[in-house]
Amino acid sequence: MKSRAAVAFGPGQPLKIVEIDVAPPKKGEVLVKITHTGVCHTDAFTLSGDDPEGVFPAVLGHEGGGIVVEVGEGVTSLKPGDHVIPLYTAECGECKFCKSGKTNLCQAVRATQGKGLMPDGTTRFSYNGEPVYHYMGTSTFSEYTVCAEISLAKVNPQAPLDKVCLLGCGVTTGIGAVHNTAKVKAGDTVAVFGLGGIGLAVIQGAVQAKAGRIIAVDTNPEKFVLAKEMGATDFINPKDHEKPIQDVIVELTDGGVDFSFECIGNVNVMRAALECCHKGWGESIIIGVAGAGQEIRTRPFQLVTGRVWRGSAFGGVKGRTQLPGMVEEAMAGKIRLDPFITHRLPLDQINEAFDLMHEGKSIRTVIHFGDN
Ligand SMILES: NC(=O)c1ccc[n+]([C@@H]2O[C@H](COP(=O)([O-])OP(=O)(O)OC[C@H]3O[C@@H](n4cnc5c(N)ncnc54)[C@H](O)[C@@H]3O)[C@@H](O)[C@H]2O)c1
Ligand SMILES: [Zn+2]
Ligand SMILES: [Zn+2]
Repeated sequence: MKSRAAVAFGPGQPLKIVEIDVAPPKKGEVLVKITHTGVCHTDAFTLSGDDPEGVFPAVLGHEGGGIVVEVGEGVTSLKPGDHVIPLYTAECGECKFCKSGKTNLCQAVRATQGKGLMPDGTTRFSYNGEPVYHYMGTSTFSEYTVCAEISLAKVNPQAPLDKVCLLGCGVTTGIGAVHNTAKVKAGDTVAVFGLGGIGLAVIQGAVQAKAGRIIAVDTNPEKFVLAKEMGATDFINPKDHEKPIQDVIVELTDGGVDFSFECIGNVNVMRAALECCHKGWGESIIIGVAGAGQEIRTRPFQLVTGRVWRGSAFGGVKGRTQLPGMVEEAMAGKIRLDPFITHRLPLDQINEAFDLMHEGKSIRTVIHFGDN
């Protein structure tokens, strides 16, 4: 079938809106009509060419919501009409990782997903007869996409897809990192580096966890407005200080924070985020994705003296079992999605969403495929 899609033909180039061909779903696969998708920094990262897994041409996008159109052979958990959120972290329930109960990093489709292919090693997308690759197992920048059954979370059909699509990445990643990875407790002091969609979601999670002080750090002071609205208590622009930012925060907090979160993807900030943690117990969670080949560094003494470095992918959330509950929380007002949506644009204008992100003007732009 034909589908309108924003295709990334090569690194560093704007997306091109074209009509691609989408082949029917094969065994264990599902055809989904995407109604809305967010644009995340990770899409921009891959488009830039810095992502070692980036393959072109590809249909990017991983923060979507849609409706099942057709299911392939053997698909039992979904049927046409079901509302779904595509998952870039699948949940098969059967691999070593799923069975461990210790991680959300299901490996069932990981190898092919990283190559831009469906689990059988082929692609369902083509343009003028040439293959177009998938992305993160989701490819939500196409009106019709094909996902593995285990890469789809079935959600309440009453949920507004134009909002809960954000639970497909940013909001879940931030809130999940607070509860599942860090396990922030009431009264804890938290520092959040980077106040984009991810950082704001971390703030929201910290508020839910009843953190005491929530220190918001960004080089763009315009980001403090929403951070404050979300519940941050202190605001620091590193540009206002001569001293390393970790020293500023250690002084401000009588020895350091209980938890810090790096939501930028900058390895120097990752170091600062670790070193602003309290001696003996402070933990720093890396969420930001750094460029290919970059490395983190600190003096080992920082860890010897009790600080902990961790990372978090998709907030440690198991998509098929936990995301439906988070959708319910959003419907009940326990997770706020509206503040994240600063812009709405039709697919034709998706490149503007990237511009707004790079200019620091947006938190999330939600792209729509239909009229609204
Ligand atoms: N681990 C995961 O599962 C996961 C999921 C989604 C996104 N990410 C990553 O999280 C990061 C954030 O994503 P986003 O969509 O919120 O991005 P974003 O671009 O909207 O936000 C980044 C923020 O960091 C600020 N910033 C940049 N440099 C800074 C510095 N040196 N000091 C302080 N602030 C600085 C920017 O002003 C901006 O407000 C990206 O690296 C993205 O790839 C990771
Ligand atoms: Zn993302
Ligand atoms: Zn698995």
